[in-house]
Amino acid sequence: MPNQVEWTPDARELADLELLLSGAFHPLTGFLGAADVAEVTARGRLTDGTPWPAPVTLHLPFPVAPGDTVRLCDPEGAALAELTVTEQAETGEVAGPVKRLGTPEHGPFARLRRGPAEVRAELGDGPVLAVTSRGPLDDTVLEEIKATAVELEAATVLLLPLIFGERGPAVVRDALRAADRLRQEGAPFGVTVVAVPLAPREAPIDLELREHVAAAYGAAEHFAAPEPVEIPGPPHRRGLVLFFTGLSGSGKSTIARGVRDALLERGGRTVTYLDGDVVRRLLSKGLTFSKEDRDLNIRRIGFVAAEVARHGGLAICAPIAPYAATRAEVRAMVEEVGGVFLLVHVATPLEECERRDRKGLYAKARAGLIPAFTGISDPYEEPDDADLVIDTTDMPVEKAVAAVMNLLTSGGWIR
Ligand SMILES: Nc1ncnc2c1ncn2[C@@H]1O[C@H](COP(=O)(O)OS(=O)(=O)O)[C@@H](OP(=O)(O)O)[C@H]1O
Ligand SMILES: Nc1ncnc2c1ncn2[C@@H]1O[C@H](COP(=O)(O)OP(=O)(O)O)[C@@H](O)[C@H]1O
Repeated sequence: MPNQVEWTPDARELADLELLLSGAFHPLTGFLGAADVAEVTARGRLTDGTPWPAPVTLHLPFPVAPGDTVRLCDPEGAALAELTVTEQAETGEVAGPVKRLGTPEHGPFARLRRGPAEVRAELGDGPVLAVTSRGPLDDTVLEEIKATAVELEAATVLLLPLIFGERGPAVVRDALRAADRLRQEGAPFGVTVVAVPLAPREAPIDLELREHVAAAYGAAEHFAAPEPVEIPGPPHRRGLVLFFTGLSGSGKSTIARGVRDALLERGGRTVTYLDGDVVRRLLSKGLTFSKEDRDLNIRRIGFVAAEVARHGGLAICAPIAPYAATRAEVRAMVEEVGGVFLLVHVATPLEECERRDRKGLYAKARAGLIPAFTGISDPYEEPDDADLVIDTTDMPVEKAVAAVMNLLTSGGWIR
């Protein structure tokens, strides 16, 4: 009996899924299998010879078999599509056709994210100039667009703001403003704006994919607006997550509190301290110390910290966070919103933590009274990506705090 399971793909996969379903990735109708991925990567073609620039894949962290169906849901749990599995690679990537189940409503500008068939039917006759953009359409670019449209004798200029990630809404707003301007200036062509959730790829592939999407929307010609100029804010205004990891009793909370106090004394940045105990009492109340629950605990902390960073704040977290993959997830969450993630490994050895045994937990764990205790009967994966490593064995607290403050100052994260 084939199985049916549910899965929420990540943001990039959801964007690809929407384009597969809408027909914007024509001729693709599903996620690619290993043979197609190999051919696309090596030669820019599918195995049947059709030109296609980029692998479009879906990772599932659990095994499925050919014939199984996977119900793909958005982050809010609404069913978007059904994938019928044709194969799964050893690394987890699944291939197979997708069938629409619901209209995508997650993410901004759902109303403007219309598919090629609907848009083409509305455009009528005459050449279409499609303009894809990932940043503002300034005066110079608008003049270029107008000139190209006039030369093409375009009936329509189709502005396709490519929305993905944090910058998406601003890109759509820019396209809407550009459309208003063109209309007000009495341009000799119609202007339509359609938002397209196309996740960026490396430079040449991104451009080729944009060409394909423009063609799917019926464009006779495609104009790729120049890439936005990145002007990151000054480091002391960027969102930052200071994440301590280490064994129980290693000194995480003591150093984290010291750093928080030092930052508050200095002023200049708002600080959110996600105290481990408070997290376990409120945010993660009821969670155990199983691997699943520890991971969930860390993801929750990461989610809140990333929200703080999104708004330019500084978050300090100090959980054990024993698993490298979960710490990496938090790093990715923070970086995705434009924040900086700094990992401090409080690497005080187990012997010293156990000697301190502030809460008497190690003694209990040794006596078998606390199962799955980190370092005794549960794993701790040492980070190999720490920005700072501190062994507090023979170190006064002030010195440990100073080392972290030094890290923050040297990167310009605080002034
Ligand atoms: N089984 C087991 N393993 C490890 N730790 C345990 C366990 N049971 C309770 N405690 C107490 O919980 C604190 C660790 O919680 P965390 O939320 O930081 O852990 S984790 O990141 O979710 O692994 C930890 O506190 P700290 O000493 O502040 O690290 C312990 O006091
Ligand atoms: N340099 C140091 N940094 C942090 N803690 C230290 C240091 N030297 C000794 N300690 C002591 O080690 C213990 C660490 O406990 P705690 O900060 O609660 O660790 P954790 O949060 O990692 O479980 C405290 O009793 C603290 O006084």
